[in-house]
Amino acid sequence: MINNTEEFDYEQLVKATQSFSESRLVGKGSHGSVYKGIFPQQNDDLLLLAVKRASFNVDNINKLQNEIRVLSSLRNHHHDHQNPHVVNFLGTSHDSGFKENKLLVMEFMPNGSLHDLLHVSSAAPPPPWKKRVEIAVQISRAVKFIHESNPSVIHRDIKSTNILFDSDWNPRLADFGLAVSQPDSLSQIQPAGTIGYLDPSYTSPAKLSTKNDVFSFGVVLLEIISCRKAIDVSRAPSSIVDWAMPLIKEDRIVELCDERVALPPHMEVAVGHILRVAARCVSEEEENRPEMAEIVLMIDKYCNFMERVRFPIWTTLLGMLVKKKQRKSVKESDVGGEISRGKMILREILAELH
Ligand SMILES: Nc1ncnc2c1ncn2[C@@H]1O[C@H](COP(=O)(O)OP(=O)(O)OP(=O)(O)O)[C@@H](O)[C@H]1O
Repeated sequence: MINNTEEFDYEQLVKATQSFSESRLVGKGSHGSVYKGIFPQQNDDLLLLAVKRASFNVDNINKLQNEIRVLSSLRNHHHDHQNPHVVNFLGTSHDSGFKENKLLVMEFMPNGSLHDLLHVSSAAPPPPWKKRVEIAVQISRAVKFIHESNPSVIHRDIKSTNILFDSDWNPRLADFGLAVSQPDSLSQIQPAGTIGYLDPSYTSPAKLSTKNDVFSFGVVLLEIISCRKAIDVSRAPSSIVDWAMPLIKEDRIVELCDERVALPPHMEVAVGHILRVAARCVSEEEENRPEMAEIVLMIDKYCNFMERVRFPIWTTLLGMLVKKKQRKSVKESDVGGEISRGKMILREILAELH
């Protein structure tokens, strides 16, 4: 065991992936390939692994080492009672002395990526609005978690292909190949990321900050709600940000929503709110973008509030009105009191949000 993670025997991983066979290849990334590994455990259960191997060149091997270092530092800050919505790091291959034999072992995510869910029609039916809000909340928590870890981690490649679903269909932030943790010699790290998600103001090493991730997260929020790709050359404007910003400013919320799934009227306020948060995240000026902690508060609190208030207050009201009819003895002021309590909570929360 190293840093609470397991060291896997290299030969066992070779066996688990059938010698990195094509049939076990899950996908190829810019610096390596991921294979599905089937690993027998002592209790006869089978553990499904995702085993990442660098493509053979020094640069790619260094990127994999970096990913291992970052994931292992995050794992040390991960409290068991919380799900940080970061891909579960399980360990590495035992150090054989050959750098190129270094493997990254993660929990296997069997349900594909957010990109597949949104854009590949054969993958699954388009997600309902409640699920989209949940994904937004959970990923915002993941990004806050990495930013607030010690050392703080900046992901630099937040995008829908790097958000994977676990066996319970919970989203997890993955692919820390470009991630930077704060004690790194920041001045030497050249800007990197993916076009469409990349913060336009991140133009030099000195501009590296958590706000770069906030921008990319804002693009993902727009993508979740609209189901438009970050860049779609078949449309004008091709950039999701350029398309969405004027519509959000004019409050044309319904036009921004994925039309394949009808937006229930009770979700309109929550979705409009998420879109306004997204607009702040993709502001051109970095200082206008909120920090992730604020974003989590804004999305989480508001969306929880919608869940809590929509039912309790109105069901209470309904219940009271029914009782009133039955007993004809409920005083008007009781119902009025309940309504004004509901209005007061709503006012308090809205005041905090604006
Ligand atoms: N833990 C995992 N479980 C299942 N599949 C995974 C896991 N991690 C990565 N993958 C899949 O493996 C493939 C390669 O992933 P990787 O993170 O190396 O690169 P990428 O995100 O596709 O590309 P890039 O590195 O260019 O951003 C992708 O299809 C990804 O969805």
